[in-house]
Amino acid sequence: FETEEHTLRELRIFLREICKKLANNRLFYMFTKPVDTEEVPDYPTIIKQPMDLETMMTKVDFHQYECAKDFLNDIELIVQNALEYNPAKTSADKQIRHRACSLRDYAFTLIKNEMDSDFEDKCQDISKKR
Ligand SMILES: COC(=O)[C@H](Cc1ccco1)c1ccncc1
Repeated sequence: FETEEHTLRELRIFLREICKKLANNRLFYMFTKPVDTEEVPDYPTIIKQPMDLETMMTKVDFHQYECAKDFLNDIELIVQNALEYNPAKTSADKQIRHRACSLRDYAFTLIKNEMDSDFEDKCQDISKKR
């Protein structure tokens, strides 16, 4: 329905803005591109569903998010992958786990502060009936 397409178009514009803000934050550089399986050959043996912010930007453009909740599910995937692949007590692993938790809090807070909750409800209604 035409107005539904207008709603989803507005969602894509909003999600690109969120994605850009997260990807442009130097704290989150390690989450901006897929982990390089040449550099880290055991990564795909441990992480079965890789995710990163550049991939998420492409998913926005390919209309693969119908509501902000779906977008936040992929943020959570980035976070869980980082916690699972970097579990050690070392300061390097502790730092990336801390960054992953910061990414989650930034993303959820940005969306909560900048998104009208009625708009998200409308997107979720469209998504459920499709
Ligand atoms: C999401 O990024 C990661 O999980 C990689 C894993 C990794 C380990 C060695 C090379 O890369 C990472 C990158 C930067 N700093 C810590 C870990």
